[in-house]
Amino acid sequence: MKQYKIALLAGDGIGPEIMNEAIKVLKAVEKRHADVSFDLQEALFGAAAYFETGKAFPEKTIKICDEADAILKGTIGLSHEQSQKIPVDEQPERGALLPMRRRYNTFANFRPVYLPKELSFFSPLKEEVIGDGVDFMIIRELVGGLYFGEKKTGVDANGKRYVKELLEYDEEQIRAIVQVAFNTARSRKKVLHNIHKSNVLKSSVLWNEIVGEVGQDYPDVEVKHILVDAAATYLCLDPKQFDVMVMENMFGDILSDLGGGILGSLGLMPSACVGPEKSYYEPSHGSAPDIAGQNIANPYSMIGSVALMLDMSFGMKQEANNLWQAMQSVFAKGYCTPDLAKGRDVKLIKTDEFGDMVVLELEKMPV
Ligand SMILES: NC(=O)c1ccc[n+]([C@@H]2O[C@H](COP(=O)([O-])OP(=O)(O)OC[C@H]3O[C@@H](n4cnc5c(N)ncnc54)[C@H](O)[C@@H]3O)[C@@H](O)[C@H]2O)c1
Ligand SMILES: CC(C)[C@H](C(=O)O)[C@@H](O)C(=O)O
Ligand SMILES: [Mg+2]
Repeated sequence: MKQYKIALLAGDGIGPEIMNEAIKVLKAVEKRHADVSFDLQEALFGAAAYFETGKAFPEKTIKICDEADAILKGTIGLSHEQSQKIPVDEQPERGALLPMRRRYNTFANFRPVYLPKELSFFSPLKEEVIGDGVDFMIIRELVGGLYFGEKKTGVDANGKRYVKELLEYDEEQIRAIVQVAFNTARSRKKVLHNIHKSNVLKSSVLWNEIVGEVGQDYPDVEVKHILVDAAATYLCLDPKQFDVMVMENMFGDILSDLGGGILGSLGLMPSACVGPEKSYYEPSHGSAPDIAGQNIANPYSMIGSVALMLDMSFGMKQEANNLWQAMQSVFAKGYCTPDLAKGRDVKLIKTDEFGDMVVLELEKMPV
């Protein structure tokens, strides 16, 4: 019997709603595999944890995460106005999410941008651009760069407030993510788009040097260098040219949300945050305060994160594929949540109905 302990951090906003669907799916998967058991451990995280305990990443949650085989996270964060009620360093992003990334050194963030041909109408891009669908992987460095560099705020001699925020990397950090990217490219179409800004940033100059060095070990992978600003344009004009893209933390944050735009909703963006010993899985998007509590969020990103966890942490590749297929089948039958409907002739469903339908589809598939 394989027993996996999973920490479940529902978080804030739509987090608990989409996490419910993940739990539903995990229980369905467990039922299908007599030799697998999931020990699900729910814990407070984010603003929900702060209001209850005074800490956004409380000790009790840390312990549960430390002891887990993998962590499944919903979404954290409040609306801009609500955030102001929490001291800056305890706001869920700085107080919970970044500390978790640092604690488990989850340096490799995989953000798949996938839309099959049949669902290309979800995209706001024109038929001639997106008609064949898209399938590329954004690999974002997740524990370095501007996010984790030294920060200083103060008042200068003239009484002006200032801030300094450093974009820091050492070669080891860059090498680690670049190797992950080359390995991923090797397992796919053997093309790696290296996204950088070496015309301005010294950090990109070192980054590109390392890409060149690591590339020596991957003569079978073609590297294409693109400046990050141009990459944003190409993602709109011709996203099909991409297969694997690698980039530093901040670039990856921004371009992966553009990925959600290409697909038609951030609700289609799951992710895996992989560390040397522990990985965690989360939607790429935020807590969507504008739709929270209405049972209308798209849980695809959350259930997709479950699929990534099954595949990458538990080696259950076939079941992960079944889960992707089950979700596509729900869409193929004309159902979707309002984020994807946009006035089209579709059958509108709620968050929990999507989860129910995914389970029904899954149950039809051979184990
Ligand atoms: N990893 C995380 O937990 C994470 C990621 C990004 C943002 N945040 C936080 O989330 C909060 C809100 O940020 P924001 O509004 O800028 O971004 P957001 O990603 O929460 O929402 C942007 C837009 O996308 C929509 N959206 C997002 N996920 C959706 C889903 N599953 N189904 C349907 N629609 C969806 C929202 O309704 C909104 O219109 C902020 O506090 C931010 O810091 C957290
Ligand atoms: C919430 C925030 C700290 C986070 C980030 O910027 O990394 C989010 O936007 C993401 O993309 O995971
Ligand atoms: Mg982001």
